[in-house]
Amino acid sequence: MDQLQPVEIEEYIKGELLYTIFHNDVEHFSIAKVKILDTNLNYDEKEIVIKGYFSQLQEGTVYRFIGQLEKHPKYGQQYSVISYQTFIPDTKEGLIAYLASDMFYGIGKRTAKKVVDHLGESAVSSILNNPSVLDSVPGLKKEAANTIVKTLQENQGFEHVVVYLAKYNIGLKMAQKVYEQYKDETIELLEDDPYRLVFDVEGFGFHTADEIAKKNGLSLSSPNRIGAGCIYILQRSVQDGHAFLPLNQCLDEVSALLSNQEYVLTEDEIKSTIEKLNKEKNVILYKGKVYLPSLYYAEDGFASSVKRLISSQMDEATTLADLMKIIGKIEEEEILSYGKEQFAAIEQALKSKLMILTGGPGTGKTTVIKGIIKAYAAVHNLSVETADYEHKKDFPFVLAAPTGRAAKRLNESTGLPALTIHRLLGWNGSEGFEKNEHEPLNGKYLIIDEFSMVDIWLANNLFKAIPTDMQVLIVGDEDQLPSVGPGQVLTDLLENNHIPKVSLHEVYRQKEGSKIIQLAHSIKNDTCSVDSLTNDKDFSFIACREHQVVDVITKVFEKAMNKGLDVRDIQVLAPMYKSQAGITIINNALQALINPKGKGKREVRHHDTLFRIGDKVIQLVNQPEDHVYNGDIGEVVAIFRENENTENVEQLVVSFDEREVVYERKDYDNLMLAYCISIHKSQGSEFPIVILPVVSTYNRMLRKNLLYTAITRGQKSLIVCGEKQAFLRGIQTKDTNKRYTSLQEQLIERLGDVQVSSGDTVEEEYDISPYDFM
Ligand SMILES: Nc1ncnc2c1ncn2[C@@H]1O[C@H](COP(=O)(O)OP(=O)(O)OP(=O)(O)O)[C@@H](O)[C@H]1O
Repeated sequence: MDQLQPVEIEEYIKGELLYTIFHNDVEHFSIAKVKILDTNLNYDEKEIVIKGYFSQLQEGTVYRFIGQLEKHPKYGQQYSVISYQTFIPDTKEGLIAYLASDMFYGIGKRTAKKVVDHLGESAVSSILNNPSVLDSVPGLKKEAANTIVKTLQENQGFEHVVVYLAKYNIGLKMAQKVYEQYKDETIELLEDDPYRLVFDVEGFGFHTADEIAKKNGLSLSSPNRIGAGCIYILQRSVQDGHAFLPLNQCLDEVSALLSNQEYVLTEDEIKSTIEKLNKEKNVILYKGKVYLPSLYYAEDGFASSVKRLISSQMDEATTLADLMKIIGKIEEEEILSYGKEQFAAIEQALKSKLMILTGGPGTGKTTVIKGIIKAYAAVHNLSVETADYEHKKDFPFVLAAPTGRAAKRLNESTGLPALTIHRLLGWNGSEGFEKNEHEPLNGKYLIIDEFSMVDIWLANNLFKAIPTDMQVLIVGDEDQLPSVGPGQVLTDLLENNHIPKVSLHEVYRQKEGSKIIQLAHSIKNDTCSVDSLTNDKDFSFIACREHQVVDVITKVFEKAMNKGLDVRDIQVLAPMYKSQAGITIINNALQALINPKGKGKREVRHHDTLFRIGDKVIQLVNQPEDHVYNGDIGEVVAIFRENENTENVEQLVVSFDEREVVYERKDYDNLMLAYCISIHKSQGSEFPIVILPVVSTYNRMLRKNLLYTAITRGQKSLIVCGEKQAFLRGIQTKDTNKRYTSLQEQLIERLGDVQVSSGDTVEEEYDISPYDFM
């Protein structure tokens, strides 16, 4: 017997808008109180709070809202609106009252009656279909007719778009974006060429455009469809870190996306569309590679900046003898003796416009950075005390890193001011960067740490803003995970022979007996075996299965709490969110243990997450206006109810170090519990104690660079829990997902004939010690 399909009945509320509780002009997000006139919901109250993205809501107007009931833990039922329409009265009296309402400026009852008497109960749809019907209304002034048409179009235009897109499961927020772009032409455009939205509206997906096109009977072979398919395939490749796709791969992927059993797209059709897109500058086709323009120009711009920097003239070089003396003096002050590689790094940095310093943990990168700063200051007769500079901008050393925590670490280890790269460049969100080639950075010596995290877009913007007379030191570890964004800038730079680089290999921290460092280097050098996993004072491996991971981690925390340790010093890192040993489950278990529900302890629920005062949380996106960036970790310090602040909205306050940031409900998506965070999010940060679960369920994710990144986050102690075999398999698995980038070629093209002004790349052995000159 055939099963009966459930019939979906659309739930609605017809109601009069009483008053707006909150409205955000930028996002068009509103919360309002509505008097219910009619509904098919199982809801007995006479009024309800609605929320959603609206262009404009008029008090006193009746709307028909479609959405769903949500239960707010404190405020009870609220209606989250997916789509809405002004309710146009269907009686003559109602219609007259509607047209005579405040919404229609200057239209009184008499004029409204004239219109309704002449055009009948369907007056509104008649006017919207053909505004000239108003010309036939006896005695209606032109000005009044214009007001009626304009008001109806303004209100109904957006609502039509909302209703139209809701059929394709597109919510109010995207509908707003689409409407802002095309206004009254939106529906026409959606019906004639929905693929244009893939180009014009950020975040509008190809599949939605395809669905709209199919419903409207548009041809599967239209060039617009093929073009949008190409853009979609390139956008998808960027998410995998590629800067371009080889033409053949692009053809294959577009064909697989667009062809089906009835319709097969030929290679020539796709190729000629790509050529057309290239002519229109919607993609760049260059030497058999297909790029999104922003990536082509980022690689091109970055390579040009590198050439500009390294081919510019250096100041008169200091003699080796003078440098030896200077470094010798620094060694005395620092009470250490630089190793050969370290010495070479300081010397090379001083005589290079651009140099790369690489090395694993504990090889002395920070020690060398401090040495370079002191030596540069001595050679140029400068002070390294910020207090000696009246204007902050005159301070000669500029230090930056890709994340807030990495910048903080750089500041703590050098004692000098350090910023995030975004902050250094004055990023204002949609307006872009304040600093650029026309408004360059101030300072003489720039140091960028954790460069492996910098993607090609940011690298281009950063290098554009570097003035030609500035010297630059790039610091990084190429074995860490690559940048989240596209490109592999550090790896590509290291491949180029014209760019001076020094790699530190000797491990100094190991001498202090650190097992974490030993383990890191054995992974880096592919010598790690089961013997490397024996317990030591700063390392332990707790064997357990996937279903025991949460239990083991909670036990470790319990023990730490009993010992009086600060649990904020312990960070759990895991590779994935789902699974019995995933981030979500670990977070919930640790929240229940460390920060349980308590009498009077406020909490708010957001989807499946409960945020409670005292919770450790992580910021998931850059929010430059509040100086809080992706990966910053903070603590929920307050939760305010609607009636407790002047904005009349619920607020959650998070403290990030000394800075407090206020979040409203629409921003809660930017936060997540952070007792356990992903290894990707931990890049650039270090924590006193790291707990790392590794089980075979993570297999898909377990790679050498991922595990290397995770274990090098631990400063004092590392606890790995799980399966040794899964760990060993993981560190033997190299990341074979090759990123397509053409930066190396771009650099060779430009630097092939460049005379690097500093001299050669350092590769020779240094047998001289500073003491030879003292
Ligand atoms: N030449 C040296 N002589 C003695 N000790 C050194 C020397 N170089 C570095 N060290 C010591 O080794 C330890 C690690 O050095 P440093 O912090 O500079 O390394 P790093 O590469 O920046 O490490 P990480 O990447 O883990 O932060 C420090 O305690 C430092 O004082």
